[in-house]
Amino acid sequence: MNGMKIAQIQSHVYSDKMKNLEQLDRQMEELAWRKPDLVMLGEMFCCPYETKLFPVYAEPEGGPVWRELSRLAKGYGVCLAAGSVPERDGEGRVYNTAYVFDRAGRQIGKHRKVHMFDIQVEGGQHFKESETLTPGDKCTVFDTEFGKVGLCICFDFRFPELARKMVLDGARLILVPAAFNMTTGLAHWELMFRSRAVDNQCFVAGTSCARDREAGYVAWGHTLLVSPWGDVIEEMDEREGVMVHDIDLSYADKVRAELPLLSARREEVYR
Ligand SMILES: NC(=O)CCC(=O)C(=O)O
Repeated sequence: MNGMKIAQIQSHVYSDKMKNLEQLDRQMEELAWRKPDLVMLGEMFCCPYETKLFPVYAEPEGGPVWRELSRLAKGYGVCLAAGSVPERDGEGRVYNTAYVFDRAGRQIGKHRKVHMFDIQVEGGQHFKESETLTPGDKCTVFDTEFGKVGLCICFDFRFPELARKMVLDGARLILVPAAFNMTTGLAHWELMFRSRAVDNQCFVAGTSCARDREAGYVAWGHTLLVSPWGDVIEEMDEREGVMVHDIDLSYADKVRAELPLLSARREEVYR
């Protein structure tokens, strides 16, 4: 199936983990009449984005948050790309992990953020995910009823090699739960999404949490959806909200046929 209706929810993050899930249940109920096929959330949508809190909020795969997300996907009969959450493994390591569930509530995708967001911009944003998080080591593309979909988390999308690999592995849509900030948001957010979309001739969906000026980390917001031609289909502002769009993934095939960038690559020259 090439056609799909994608809903992106830009929500407020409460410090009460369960309150975020209750909010999500309400949002999905309100969305139900629009019949989305896929609902997507932002990075760390149920944990304030602070390094010291990741281990506190972390749960294993299959834990209470995971079970509730699976239940919501099944209950509303949608594919749920559930932003990202802190995940604890059996050895006590914590990851920034994105889970995706199908309409039956089965996990069909999982990505552990590969590139740690460790930056220090003079007079601007400082952050060090690696203080408490362990990086994943895989490029993620998974099968869905809409074909192959790529998945990575925020800072991962700054690395063109990762997006290129997802596309060479068959992705026509890349999902990016994210949370840019007030230093890099205006400068790079839209530019990055449009660049990845144009280079890879695929749809890209970047979903952020809403801006909260009281939070330790102030998110840029601006959830957006970009076409394989590089057009911004829609971009939100910084406030809470939802956007819903019908997209046809075969448009990526059309753009790739008309402007054959992927097939015209000269790997032997780049090596
Ligand atoms: N949560 C993140 O990975 C933030 C990435 C970011 O803001 C950037 O500029 O890159």
